[in-house]
Amino acid sequence: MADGVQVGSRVLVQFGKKKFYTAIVECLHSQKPEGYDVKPLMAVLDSSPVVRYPQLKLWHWIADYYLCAPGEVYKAAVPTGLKPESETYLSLNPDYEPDERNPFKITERQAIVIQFLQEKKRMRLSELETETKFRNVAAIVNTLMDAGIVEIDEKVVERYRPKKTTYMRLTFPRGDSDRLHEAFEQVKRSRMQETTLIAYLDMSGWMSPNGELRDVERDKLLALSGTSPAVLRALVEKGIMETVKKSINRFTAADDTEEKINLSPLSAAQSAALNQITDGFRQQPVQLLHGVTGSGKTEVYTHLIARALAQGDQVLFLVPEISLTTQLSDRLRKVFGRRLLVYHSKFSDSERVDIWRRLLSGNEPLVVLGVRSSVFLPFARLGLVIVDEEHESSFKQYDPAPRYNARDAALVLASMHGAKSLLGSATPSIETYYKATSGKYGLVTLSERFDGATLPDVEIIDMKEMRKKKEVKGIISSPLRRRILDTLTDKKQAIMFQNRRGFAPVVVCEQCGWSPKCHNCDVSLVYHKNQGLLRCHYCGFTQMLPKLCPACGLNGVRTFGYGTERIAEEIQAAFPDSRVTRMDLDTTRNKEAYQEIIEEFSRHDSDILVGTQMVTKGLDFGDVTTVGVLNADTLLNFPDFRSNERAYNMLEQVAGRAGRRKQRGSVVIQTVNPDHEVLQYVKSHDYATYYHRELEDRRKYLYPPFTKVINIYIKNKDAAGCDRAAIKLAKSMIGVFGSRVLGPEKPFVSRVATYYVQSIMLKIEAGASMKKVKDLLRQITAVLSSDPDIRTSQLHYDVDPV
Ligand SMILES: Nc1ncnc2c1ncn2[C@@H]1O[C@H](COP(=O)(O)OP(=O)(O)OP(=O)(O)O)[C@@H](O)[C@H]1O
Ligand SMILES: [Zn+2]
Repeated sequence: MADGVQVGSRVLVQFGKKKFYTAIVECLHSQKPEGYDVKPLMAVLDSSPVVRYPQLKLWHWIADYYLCAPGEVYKAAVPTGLKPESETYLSLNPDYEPDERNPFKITERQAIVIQFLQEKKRMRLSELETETKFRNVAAIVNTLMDAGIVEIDEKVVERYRPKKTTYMRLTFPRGDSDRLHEAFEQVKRSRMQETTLIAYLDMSGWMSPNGELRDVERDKLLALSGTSPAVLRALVEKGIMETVKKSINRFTAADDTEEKINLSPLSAAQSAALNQITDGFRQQPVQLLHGVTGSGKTEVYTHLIARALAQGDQVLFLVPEISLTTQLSDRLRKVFGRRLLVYHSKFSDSERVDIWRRLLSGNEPLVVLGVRSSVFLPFARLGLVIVDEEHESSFKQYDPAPRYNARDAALVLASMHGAKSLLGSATPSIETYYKATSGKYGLVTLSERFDGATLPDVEIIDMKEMRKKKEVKGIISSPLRRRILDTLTDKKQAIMFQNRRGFAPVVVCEQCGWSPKCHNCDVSLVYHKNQGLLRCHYCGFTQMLPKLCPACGLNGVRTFGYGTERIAEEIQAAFPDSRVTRMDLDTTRNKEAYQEIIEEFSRHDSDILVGTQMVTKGLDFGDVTTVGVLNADTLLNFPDFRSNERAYNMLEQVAGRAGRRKQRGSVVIQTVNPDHEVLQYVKSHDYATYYHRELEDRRKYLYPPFTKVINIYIKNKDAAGCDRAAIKLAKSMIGVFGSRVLGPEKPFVSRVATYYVQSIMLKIEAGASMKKVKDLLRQITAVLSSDPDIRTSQLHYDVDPV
């Protein structure tokens, strides 16, 4: 195989008796590895690489920086469709029809595999191996996958089928002028057939022998030659033409539509910002655009993207949430048409493979709009990276490894390509703003909203006062109720934010105090009324809401507290004539659901949108004049150094959804802590004061940006083993790092999915060599690895936790 093996191509390797995995060739060398047996390759799956060199470099950076295995990065980076494994389910592509004229010739072994799949519909690769007894069944399957005959079966994801289009072509090669002559003889008596033949010759490029010969789409041929399908059939019957079905990539489908770049003109402030950014790029490859909510950052990005594309560059546009890709892709598609690709996890695997292959196949200028996993795509000439809402914690992957921050990985990727990066936010993260004000990044500010809109008025409601005065019904205070009423009377829209999904987060028996807990986690179950279920938000465990208390047997089980489901219900009851929509994890299980909710609300087919943090981010609805925060307190009291930052970001962002056009918006925040400093900053939209206060606290208590934090988690099914392992590890760490080590301690949720958890925090002064720190950490765990408590525990690192 030596000739066929290339860096970046996939190979198949067998582990154990029945398991095979796809791997990527990283380098070619002739040093025999020491310490383990070398396995032979079973097959080389690609004749050209599926991974570009800079991707491998990025994977290594991520593995190294976030302290995980390169294989974990590979797993996250490459779509499943490119990684056949023994556990993968396969099925026949239902569009596949055996066809003699199919250029793909089927071997006997391939036919056997196809037959099995025809019978069984759906099989694991390992089952196929057992049944067929072919040693190289994976390689055979791979050739069938390449030919589009077999595909990975995903019951869980909605299906995407590549579109099939019918093309026409002549049955003989271009050089054969005798045959062409004969063909004209054959059609002499039918004008329509003759016209069609001539139209074909023209459209296919047949007449310019040095140019490319193209198959012609059947529909286009029909349209342009003005003939009927019967005429085409006659040509096929005479053996002059033949049809070919090609599954065309969804994106090349629109290939013929002309380019349309229509940019909105920028306001004076926006143009100044744009110039400052492009000038800034000359000194400093990373720029921060700090623009208040509704200042039109997206328009500035759009202009920058257009410039990059015009230079022939590719662009990565990262956003934190799928809900944002929905709205932005509409806006960007109008400008960039087919140059826009969208990439996220709610796409099926074949759609993701499509995009991957499109990027792999060339280096045309494109803009990829996506969530964090799009940093892994095979960009060829990346010229610009934009990270919108750069402060968002959802850029950080929490579980499983790689626990990477896509914002930071994107910056590294950009620098590997020599590309420029723009971070944008109305509420920049403390770390980013610190870098921007200390010269590491350029800083550009947009301090006004577009088109004279003003920042909304914020009213803070003291719920204790309100309750005393009996001004609260359910969870809605009178001032909030009045605001919503005014909004509805004005025919405007409102957004209600509650950072909790489900119906009621607290379930208790009034008779005996019993409260349902998750069997696998140390958390209470949340009541979801729609399904009548109690649900764990950590591991997904569910049980029915018991009618009688399982502890005392009495009829005392009651539900308390408010999740989005209950709030939507209460709002609907309070405003019976309004149309209420809910957007949270429960109502957006698939891609269509997001789109439907956002489009419905955009069209003003709904008046009030109730949702979790999903509704706080970057969405732009022109008719929203009112935003209500039903309970700010869960945000304000979080036992964590980022508590204030998170609360400020969320509140300022959700407030920013109000009044984005002519009419001034208003925001009502309900709380029992009306004097909380964060609420004061939000009220005055005062980022600067918030930032300086927060930065001083971070300096005083040694938190980022003045230190680098690594959290180490120890997990074990046995509580005592977990404690012992944590203590041993902490001791060894203290021996090396001294007082930089905090803990071990039980995290907020100390048992998750049947594992007990302990955590240790390591804080390293900014500027110290993190490489050395990580080497020391690896050494410590290597020394401890023979200890039984450590060995039975899982350790994982969370570098730069958010
Ligand atoms: N130059 C422009 N021409 C036309 N419309 C504009 C222009 N700039 C901004 N807008 C409009 O103003 C609204 C707000 O702009 P945009 O959504 O880009 O704000 P943003 O800065 O991204 O806000 P946020 O941080 O809240 O997401 C949008 O509807 C946008 O289309
Ligand atoms: Zn659980």
